[in-house]
Amino acid sequence: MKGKHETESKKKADDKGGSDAGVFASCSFADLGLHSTLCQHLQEKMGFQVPTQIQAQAIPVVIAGRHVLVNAATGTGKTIVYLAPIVHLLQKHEPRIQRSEGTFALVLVPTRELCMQVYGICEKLLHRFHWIVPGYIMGGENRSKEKARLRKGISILIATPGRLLDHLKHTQSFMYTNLHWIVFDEADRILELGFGKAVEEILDFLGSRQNNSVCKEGKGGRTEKFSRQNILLSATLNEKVNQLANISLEDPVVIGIDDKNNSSVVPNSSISNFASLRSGMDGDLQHCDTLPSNSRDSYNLPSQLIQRYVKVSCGSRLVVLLSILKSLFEREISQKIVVFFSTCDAVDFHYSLISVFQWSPDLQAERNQKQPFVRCKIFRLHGNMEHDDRRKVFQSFSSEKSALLLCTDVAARGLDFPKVKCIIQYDSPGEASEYVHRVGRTARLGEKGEALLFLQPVEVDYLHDLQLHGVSLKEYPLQKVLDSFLSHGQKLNSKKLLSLDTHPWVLFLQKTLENFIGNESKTKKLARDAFCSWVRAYTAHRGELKRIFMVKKLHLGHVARSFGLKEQPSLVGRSHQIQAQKRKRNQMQGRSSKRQRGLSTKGKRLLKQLESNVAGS
Ligand SMILES: Nc1ncnc2c1ncn2[C@@H]1O[C@H](COP(=O)(O)OP(=O)(O)OP(=O)(O)O)[C@@H](O)[C@H]1O
Repeated sequence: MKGKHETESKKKADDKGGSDAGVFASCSFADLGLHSTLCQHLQEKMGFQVPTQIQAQAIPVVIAGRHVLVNAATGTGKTIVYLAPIVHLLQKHEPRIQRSEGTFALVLVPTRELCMQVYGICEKLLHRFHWIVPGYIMGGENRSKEKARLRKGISILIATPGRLLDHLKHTQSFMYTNLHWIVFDEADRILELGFGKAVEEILDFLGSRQNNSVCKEGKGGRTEKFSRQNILLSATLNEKVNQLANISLEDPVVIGIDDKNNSSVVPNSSISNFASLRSGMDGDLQHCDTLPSNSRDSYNLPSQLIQRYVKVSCGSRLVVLLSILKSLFEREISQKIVVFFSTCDAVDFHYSLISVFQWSPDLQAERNQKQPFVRCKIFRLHGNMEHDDRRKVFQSFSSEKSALLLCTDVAARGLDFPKVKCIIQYDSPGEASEYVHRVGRTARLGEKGEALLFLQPVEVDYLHDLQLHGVSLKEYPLQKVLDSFLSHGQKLNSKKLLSLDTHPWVLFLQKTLENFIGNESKTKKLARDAFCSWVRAYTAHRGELKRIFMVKKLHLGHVARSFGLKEQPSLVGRSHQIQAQKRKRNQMQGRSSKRQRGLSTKGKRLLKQLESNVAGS
């Protein structure tokens, strides 16, 4: 949960040789106008000695009641930017606010995990202000219990958009006439997940479209003019956020956007009105043709983050992933690593494989001398898991000192797992903004961190795409890592290698994996499913990315090898099954993400082509 590495922030900064000198501000929380009890609590109980730069810039603006758009790098403390002023303003309300007065502040977040995380911080902040009640509502939770909590009253409500809309429509006792703040945390992701329409409906329900100040009577006989204050936050912005800003923010102050590019955390106060947000919009999030900001803007990544890529041919991907993980956990037993995959099936397969795959370093050894290939605690997290399992994994991985998390992009946004050392993007992220959020799970708040991106030789143009956004990566010394698994004699031979695919270690491990998977029916089934959904996800790359991730160039036999399969499974039939499952899931969730929305016509054609190749072979 957020706040786990909330200790001695400033001291830590100094100890690290000032690597995060640019992260913290030189003022105190009290200087920002926050109530002394809150400041004391932030310092003594949460370990926040001084505000971060973005907090120092934004908190006074939020306290002043302005609408705000905050764009700052991942892990710079954006949650406190809105929670601290809201708590400050609510606690000083006279007479004290009552539970029966309903919701005063609403925080919208894209995922359930983020919902729980923000709720956790809010609970901590409210420790000394027991009369202000925090609460959350989100997909997967029991509706009746939520209704009961809403009936009693929740002062600060954290919610995912779908479930919030549900309660706005169906829970009569949900009181929001005193609503003063609406916060969109990870605003761009909320919209990317297809919640645009829901967000519009929510704004309409709450009467909170631009210029919609509302005059109302509270239950306690309080009649006040509340002009709503809306706050949008994200580490990356896009045209849809601009649209949302345009319809929800009134005369906003923009923090963290510099004039030349959209990079964040501007050292000196650069608070200004963001005129471009207000140009030529029709207010419909579903129809955004105008892009006021340049989509090639640079993203601001933590300067201490080491970013590398590893170029691996398709057939050797699995061997290389396992070898790198083995090497990382052998180099440092106690560390946390997150690996991103493109599909839930791929997560399940790799989770199962790494959990059960054993080997014997001494080839002559008996079976009972085998040991786990990668020695670490392992977790998985994706959207197809049961709600309770997701919650447990989120909490357990947060509190572990050493573990491996395999996940989809459900964990890419906003999650603050303490002390993650390395992010591996085994399947490429798609949009550059997605790259930024994934790597943002490490190197938070000035801490050290590493990121490694897997690319096939035919995909290296993606590096150019990232470079256009100001992100540049160095090559990972793969041969050195692979050589480290060889005996001395083999090492000498491997110097002459032209291709990594013929590296003795790669050949050995690939064969071992194929034999292992071939004999494990459960893992083999998972491998086949993962193969099919991986090909499908690859086909679903959109826009310019289709030029880089070309389905035509995929060799399905090599893809099968990357799932440890000796033979290539048939895609026929399976793709229909997957489509039906996804449709059902999306119907149930009432939404669809970019990738889940299905394939473009061209994508469908390519998949068909691939399928008929398989059928014909
Ligand atoms: N002033 C502070 N001093 C020390 N730690 C802080 C301070 N403010 C926030 N933190 C801690 O910094 C970490 C990152 O904060 P937070 O998750 O709010 O960042 P973020 O900018 O929202 O990141 P992302 O863009 O990834 O969502 C958290 O662990 C939080 O507890």
